[in-house]
Amino acid sequence: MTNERIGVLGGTFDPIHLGHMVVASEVCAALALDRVILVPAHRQPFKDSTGHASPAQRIAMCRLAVEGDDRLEVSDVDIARGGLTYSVDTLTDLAAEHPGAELFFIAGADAVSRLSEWREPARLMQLATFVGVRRKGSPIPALTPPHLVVETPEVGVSSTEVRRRRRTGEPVRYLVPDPVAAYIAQHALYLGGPDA
Ligand SMILES: Nc1ncnc2c1ncn2[C@@H]1O[C@H](COP(=O)(O)OP(=O)(O)OP(=O)(O)O)[C@@H](O)[C@H]1O
Ligand SMILES: O=C(O)c1ccc[n+]([C@@H]2O[C@H](COP(=O)([O-])O)[C@@H](O)[C@H]2O)c1
Repeated sequence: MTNERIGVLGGTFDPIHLGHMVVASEVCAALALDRVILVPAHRQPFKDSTGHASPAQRIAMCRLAVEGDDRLEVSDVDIARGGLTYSVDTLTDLAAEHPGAELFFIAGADAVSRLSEWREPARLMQLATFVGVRRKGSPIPALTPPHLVVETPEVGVSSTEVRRRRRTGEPVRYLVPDPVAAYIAQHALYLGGPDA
């Protein structure tokens, strides 16, 4: 049993970018969390991710991004489970892995606004405190206590924008961590194909 306070940042991370890094770091500090676990989804139920990076490539980029920051780590629970990723399963698995820990599920305004459509929202809210963060272009809905909104610097980067830049040949440097930019270049990711 531990009294650890653990943040959980679920996402598609296709690819991970500086918006994710700032949110993880800022919420970690603001809520005095012991660590934040990034959890790449196998397949997000609301997204069609065919044609982008593979689950193995997305988790590899997350691992590169957290290297050197002891507060951040990456879990493969969702990718290892496979299928569609429901956060109720993510949190159940992480609670079993970290008995006694208090979990905080971190989500951007766009994700929070659709929370009522997620699988088993009531149970979800019992498994973790939800932490909403603002995101450019998305108003943040009110979260009922004990769920929280944490103010962080707004970083106007999205994975969609990173992928768009790759298709048009614009730079992604400084929008993603340097080792992630190198990985994207080395694996020739996001150069063509569909996007939403
Ligand atoms: N720039 C950002 N500022 C705040 N929150 C963010 C930002 N980018 C992503 N998030 C949040 O991080 C989580 C994971 O995001 P995700 O991996 O889907 O990235 P994304 O940039 O939204 O991707 P895409 O553009 O492909 O939809 C979500 O809760 C999302 O709201
Ligand atoms: O549990 C659900 O029903 C559910 C529905 C949509 C999204 N989620 C989770 O929300 C997190 C952020 O999603 P996204 O679209 O920003 O990648 C990610 O961990 C998803 O698995 C979860």
